[in-house]
Amino acid sequence: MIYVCRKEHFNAAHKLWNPKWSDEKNVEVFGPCANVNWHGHNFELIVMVKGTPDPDTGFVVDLKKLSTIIRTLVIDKVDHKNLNIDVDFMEGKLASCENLVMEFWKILEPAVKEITSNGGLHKLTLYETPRNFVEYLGE
Ligand SMILES: Nc1nc2c(c(=O)[nH]1)N=C([C@H](O)[C@H](O)COP(=O)(O)OP(=O)(O)OP(=O)(O)O)CN2
Repeated sequence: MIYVCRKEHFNAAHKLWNPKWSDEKNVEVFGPCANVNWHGHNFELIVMVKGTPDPDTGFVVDLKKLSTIIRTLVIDKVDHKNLNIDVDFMEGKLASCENLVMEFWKILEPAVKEITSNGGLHKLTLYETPRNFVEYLGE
């Protein structure tokens, strides 16, 4: 099994805010990330695909096609957007990296399967800052 990766990036604004809580509790739990006037991040999304190389191309997945899928289905929906307001699949969800990456998986998994030789999506890694990141294997 070979693991092939593509990295994409996007910029987005958000706040960490639980509408069930008071303003005070949100600030207590989320600190500056609960700023009512929002804040932004330069996100990096790494998509890891596993499979065996197609004998005719030598590819597990064509990285050009993979990039197009990630950009069309995910990046275009979140880039230069407010994750709390503008993004349909985040409606009603707290705008954490964990919730974002799980939604990305639901969108990407079936599309990646279509273009992969004998495999599929293996892992998503989402960097919110150079030091904060989450990994998700769909479990
Ligand atoms: N489990 C999670 N914890 C936190 C999340 C998250 O999505 N999941 N998000 C945040 C904030 O949105 C943001 O990441 C915090 O940024 P910051 O603390 O500024 O991170 P830095 O790495 O830039 O900060 P340094 O402390 O300077 O390293 C918080 N928690």
